[in-house]
Order: sequence, then structure tokens, then C-alpha cells
Amino acid sequence: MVAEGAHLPGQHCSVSAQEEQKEKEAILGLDSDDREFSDSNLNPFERFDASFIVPPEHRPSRRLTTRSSDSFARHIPVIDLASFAFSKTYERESLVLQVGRACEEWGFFQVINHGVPQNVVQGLKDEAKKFFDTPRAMKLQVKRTADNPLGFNDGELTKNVRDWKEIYDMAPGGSLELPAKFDADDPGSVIHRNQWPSFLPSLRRACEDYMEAVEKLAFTLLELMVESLGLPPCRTHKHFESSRTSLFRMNHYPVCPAPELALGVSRHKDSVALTILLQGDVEGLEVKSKDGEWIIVKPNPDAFVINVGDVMQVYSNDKYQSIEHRVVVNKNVERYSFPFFFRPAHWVDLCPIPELTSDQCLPKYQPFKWGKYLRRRFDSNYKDLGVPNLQISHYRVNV
Ligand SMILES: O=C(O)CCC(=O)C(=O)O
Ligand SMILES: [Fe+2]
Repeated sequence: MVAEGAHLPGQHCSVSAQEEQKEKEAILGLDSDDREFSDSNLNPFERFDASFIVPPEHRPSRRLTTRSSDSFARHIPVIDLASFAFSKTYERESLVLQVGRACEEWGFFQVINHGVPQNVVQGLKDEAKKFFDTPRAMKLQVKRTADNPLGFNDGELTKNVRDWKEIYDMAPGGSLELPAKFDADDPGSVIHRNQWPSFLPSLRRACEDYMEAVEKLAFTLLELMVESLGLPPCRTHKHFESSRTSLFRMNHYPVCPAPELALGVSRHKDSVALTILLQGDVEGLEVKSKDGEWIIVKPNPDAFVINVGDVMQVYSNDKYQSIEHRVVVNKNVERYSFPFFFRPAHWVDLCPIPELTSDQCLPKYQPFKWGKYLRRRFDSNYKDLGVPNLQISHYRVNV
């Protein structure tokens, strides 16, 4: 089975790999000494490096996105969650309908009056800026490693190309339990713990307050989505009760000297039930529309951007789709964003929810162990495994 849409540097015949590398170096005017730069301890964003260049067919095109951005901004549904708190039956029903329609038609929507306090949001933004403004040598004290996917990283790959971003990953609740290995017959699991920087003690409190508030919102949204599929709102709760594999990420996209060649995050779908994204006020997030055009999601400072992820796609047996998106960078202004990736426990056998399937509507996925899938995804973010990234389409059955 073949994963969808993946770029395969390093896996193909060496002649084309060399040609591709030469083409990248020619674009940049690099010589072989320059190539050593990305391995050094210097800030990788001080000078553009060939490892950031995305294949020509996936480079951003401002012309297309600008043309459509206004119409898309108008159409991404904005859902007001204020009525959720009052829980009058007709208000809840209306909310559930709106969420269902947004998930089915867009896979993306925004929520306002979401209940996450403004001071918690501001506290997070302030601390994140302080963290990323710290010299790289200090940030490396909390570096993510091949053994611990939590912490600081400025070498993340998406679709095997290096992202123009630095990140800091942490688990709500303090730790993340994952299978030790991808191999199906290896039963071991491993617990990864958050790393906190001693040089910025105030960061921890700001992040923990934020994660606590946003996780509550995640449960609310999960309930609304599940109810919108015609199921009891708590139908999937046991998958999220404990050992959730959720992750909170702080993204910093520095200004980029060649935004037409690189991406902050290459095209991807989120391996989550749902993502809650705080976008800040600098645009950059682009969503692939149904007609294949990349269109920008205009920032709304009062809203969170919500998207359906792979888990919801499988639960719903494809009724709700995980939508491809990416992040463009720019020459003038740095950008921050804060996705909260809400995910089930690693031991969950993920499959379409049985009540949604029947003889007329057969399950479109075979069951698979969620944690094993995630283990492989984490590993491929960290290094080029030389194979296409694993996607949920791998588990699709022909119906
Ligand atoms: O920065 C953004 O707006 C989105 C980031 C994103 O899609 C991700 O980290 O998965
Ligand atoms: Fe994403």
C-alpha cells in the first residue's frame, strides 16, 4: 500500500537525487562548503540553506492565494460557542448542526466565545516570545532528541523537507506515553516527559494554564462533532479518558529571505482527532480547497481555528475529512502559532465507529493501533526515514 502525496528525497536513484541537489544549490549560489552550515551550531535561520527548498510543484504562489483569500475568509464558518454554556436544547441542537455542516463541507472552521480566558492566551504569547527570543545555545538545553519527541527543535521535516520554523513541543499533563517501537509485535511502551527551560521558569505556568483551558474546549468540540454524527456526545470519551497522546506545540516562523522557495510547514494533514489553533495576528495558514487551490485563512484574534483530523476521518468513515493545509512564511514579519493536537490514547484500536457502518455502508478502514501509527509519524518528523510518511490511507480497505 502506498501513502498519498509524499515527496521522496533520498529514496530514489542517486542520479536524480544529485540533480535535484545541484538544482537547489544553483538557485542559492551555494558551493560545497556552504552545505556544512546546517550541521553547525549556528542559528539555522540566519542564512537560507538548500535543505529548506521544497520541490517546485509544491512551492507557494502568492498570486493564487491573494486572489481567493477574501472569498475564503468569508466562507470559513465562524461558530459562536456562547450558547454552549447555557445549554438550552434548541441552542445546543443548532450548534451541533453548525458544527456538523462545517466539518462536512470544510473540515475547517473558527470558534468565538470559546471560554479560554484572554489573560491565559496573552500570558502564553508573552512567554513564547521570550522563549524563542533566547539564544539558540540556551534553547538547545531543552532540545528534542531521537529518544524524546518533546522539547525544542529547529530541524523538523514535513514530507521529508525541512520546515522554516522552530518549535517547542509539550504534553498536556506532563508526559506522553507511546509504543516504544513501530513494529506490531513489540508490546513495550515508553513515557516521554516534558522538558522545561531553567532559564525561563515562568514559561511552564503559562503553558500549563493554557493547555488546561484548551483541553476543556477540545472535549466540548469532540462532543459536538460526535453528536453531529448522530451519536451520544460521550461515545468516544473512553478513548480520551487517560494516556491521551495529545500534544501542544509553540511554533515560531522567523522572517524568511526566500519565502517563495520554502514553507513554514509543508502540506500535511493533522494526525489528530481535532486541532485547536491559535493563529496570532500574522497570516500564513493556507488550506487546500476542494478545487485544489491554496487559500489563506485570515487571522481573527478572537477566534481559534479548528480542523478535523485523521482520527475523526476514520471515526466518521470519511464523512468528515482531514484537510490538507500548509504554512507560508514571509520576508517582513515573524509569526507565531499555537496548535493543540487533541488525540486518543495510544492503545486505541482505531476504526470507523460501528454504529456508522452497515451492510450498505461498509467500514472504509481496517482497525489499526493508534499509538503505533503515531510512533511512526513522530519518527518521520525527526529524520528522513527514506520512505513516504505513513498516512491513514495505508489502512484503507477497498469497499
Ligand atoms: O502555523 C499554523 O498556522 C499551522 C501549523 C500547523 O498546521 C501544524 O503545526 O500542524
Ligand atoms: Fe497542521
